[in-house]
Amino acid sequence: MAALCSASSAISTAAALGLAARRAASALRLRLRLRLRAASRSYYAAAAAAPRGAAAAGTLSWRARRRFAASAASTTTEEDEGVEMMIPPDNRIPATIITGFLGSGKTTLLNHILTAHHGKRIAVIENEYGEVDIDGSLVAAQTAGAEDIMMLNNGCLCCTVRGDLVRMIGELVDKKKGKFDHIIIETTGLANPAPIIQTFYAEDTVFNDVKLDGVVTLVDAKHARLHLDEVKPKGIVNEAVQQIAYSDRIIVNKIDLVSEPEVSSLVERIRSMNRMAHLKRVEFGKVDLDYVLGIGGFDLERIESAVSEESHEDHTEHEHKHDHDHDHDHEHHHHDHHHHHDHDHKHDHHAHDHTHDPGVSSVSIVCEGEMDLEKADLWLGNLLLERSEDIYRMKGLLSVSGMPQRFVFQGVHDIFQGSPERMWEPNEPRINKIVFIGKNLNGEELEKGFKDCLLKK
Ligand SMILES: Nc1nc2c(ncn2[C@@H]2O[C@H](COP(=O)(O)OP(=O)(O)OP(=O)(O)O)[C@@H](O)[C@H]2O)c(=O)[nH]1
Repeated sequence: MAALCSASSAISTAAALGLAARRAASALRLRLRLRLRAASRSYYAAAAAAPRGAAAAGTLSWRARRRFAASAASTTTEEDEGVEMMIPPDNRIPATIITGFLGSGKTTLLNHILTAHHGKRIAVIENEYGEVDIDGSLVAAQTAGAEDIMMLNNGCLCCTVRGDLVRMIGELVDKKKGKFDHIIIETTGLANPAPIIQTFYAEDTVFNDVKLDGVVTLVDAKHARLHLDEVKPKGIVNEAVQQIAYSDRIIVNKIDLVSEPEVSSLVERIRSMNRMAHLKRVEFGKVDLDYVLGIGGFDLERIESAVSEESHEDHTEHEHKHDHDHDHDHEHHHHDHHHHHDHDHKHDHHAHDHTHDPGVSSVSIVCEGEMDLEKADLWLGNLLLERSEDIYRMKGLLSVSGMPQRFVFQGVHDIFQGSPERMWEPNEPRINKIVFIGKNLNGEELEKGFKDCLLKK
């Protein structure tokens, strides 16, 4: 079972639904209005959010804010008390956002995807700023592979045409359901992905039929540095930074145009901003299709690989063995360049990357032990209430006291999705992991807050 809510009562929303965790969460459950739809065994979670600052002052005054239908994504099987709960397959149509700065290679990648033999029927939504005709280079691809190409050309997806995106997805679903397997949305180079991502959660018409599969970001190896360095006026986001920060898959493209040390230093910089995403260095967008389609970047079942540092490093190592043997060493040691703190247990640490970019960094924390549900819920809830604007994405895996399953969650700003997942194995170490990507993150403070939620022995 999974639940989707905004801001506070994050863990308890989901945990309160769990039979095993009911007792522990009973007090916190009161904050939420949960509706069980018996027929489909799916849940609505009506989340309540405190006004900014209220939580900090300790005066939790709640107001209903938003309601998400979590039916398609988060039904559960719950046969008997004590029986393992599972997150069942999500049959909604997956959608991939391709983003990247102007000229970084988005259309090149799209053509590569559309002309490849993957057997998938793909509908494309193109967001061309001010242009009327379909991008010439896409025409060939249209005949080759795209089931449908729709143009959004009245402005930038992230600001002016979100309503159009919702309408187009609605049209695709209404008229062509069953005729395509995947939606690809190519944004303009100047798009901030955040509002586009939020559309998939905030709009019921989209959420019920389409699930966000992932954000793929193209980075121009030659020009990215310029864009990342650009200082924007106060209140204006640097789109190049945002596109990296929200990404699940980063494709450093055009490596034929720069030297290897230049690529490596760019990669290091990207890593400091986003440790969760997988990264590849390529020419002309040539990646395996399973690297960009079907990645489950927002799936709770795949949280483990995103928060697992070993697999992250292994992944990079693997890639570099295949693609770039020469710089494997540097990449592999990247993790150690950052501020690791000495701790008495090998599992307990946080890594906080200090970055040149306007306050955007990743913080990952790993610690062993069992979480006190009430404390963790309060901490995470308050954190999101106070800092959700700055917390772009987060993913985590918790060992909650009294819960026989691992608790997995992911969030984008104040949207939070969490669920008990598989059972802990009898001898499995009870490890808690959390990764944040955001602005002005204080690694020490986050680590302290997280560890304070551990059950004291
Ligand atoms: N040398 C080199 N050129 C590339 C590579 N990838 C793409 N290009 C070229 O870069 C130019 C821009 O590529 P596009 O795919 O149109 O980039 P885009 O991100 O869609 O561009 P906009 O839609 O303008 O934002 C094209 O001329 C591509 O052929 C690469 O790896 N190396």
